[in-house]
Amino acid sequence: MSSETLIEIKGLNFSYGERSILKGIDMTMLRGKVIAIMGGSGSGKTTLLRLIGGAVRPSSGYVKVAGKVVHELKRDELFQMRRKMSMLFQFGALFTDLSVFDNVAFQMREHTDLSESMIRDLVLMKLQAVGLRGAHDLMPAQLSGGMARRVALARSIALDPLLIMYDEPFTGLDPISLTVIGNLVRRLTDALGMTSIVVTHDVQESLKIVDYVYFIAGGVIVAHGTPAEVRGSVMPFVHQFVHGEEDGPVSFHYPAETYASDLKLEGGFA
Ligand SMILES: Nc1ncnc2c1ncn2[C@@H]1O[C@H](COP(=O)(O)OP(=O)(O)OP(=O)(O)O)[C@@H](O)[C@H]1O
Repeated sequence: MSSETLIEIKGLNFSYGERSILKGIDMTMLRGKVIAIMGGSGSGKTTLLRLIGGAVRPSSGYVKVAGKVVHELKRDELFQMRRKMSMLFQFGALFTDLSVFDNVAFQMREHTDLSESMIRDLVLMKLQAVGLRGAHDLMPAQLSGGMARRVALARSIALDPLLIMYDEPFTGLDPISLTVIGNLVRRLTDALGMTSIVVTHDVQESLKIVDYVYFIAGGVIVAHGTPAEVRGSVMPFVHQFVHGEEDGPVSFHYPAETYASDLKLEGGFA
């Protein structure tokens, strides 16, 4: 089971209008694994998650999830597949007017016919898994940032997904909460036999918990490997990331006109 492929991506191309974002991406992600996707700002990481979730269509190539080509699914099939995927954004966006309990129960009530007593048991189980069973009566405003992130995590596993995609799960957390969230991602993936994809800039934290890393730059995969391979890599790009250097193959600057021409210093003054 654990060496089964959950996601297969082949020759994936994607453009926003004329602007090519992903250029021939190939990836294989196995069940039960935690995979990190790293790359500079604007390199197309979030776009890749949206392609996996079927929110946008590739220009060519495909994403297969559990053996099915996502962009070929009919509307109701896509809907069903999305139920098996969870997408967790930076701030988790809890419903502010619902308690912790009701936030986690929300999708169970929406999408299943489970009785309230069954839902209660399941919600408490999910909250127990993130260490917050005791906080079930609190409102989101009463939670710390790290706790809110854990409730969002409990909510994202409410329907026992096959896949969770985390977009920048570590952003804005203090070092302790960051380790807590990282360890939870690992433990939940193992305990529930899910696959987790983590888009992150936090190299050090993610190398501690992931099985495999892909680096994206300029719309292509420029490096990939296990955390040990990544740490030992002498590739300038990987080195820049692992050692947090500001400039290198990944440029600090968004492509721009020369400064001089932007400031109209070229070609004389009118
Ligand atoms: N709806 C859109 N229409 C046009 N261009 C878009 C749209 N969404 C994103 N882009 C562009 O596509 C590129 C890739 O964006 P994406 O959000 O996938 O990058 P990212 O790697 O997740 O970046 P970051 O790490 O900064 O979040 C960016 O240059 C962005 O400006």
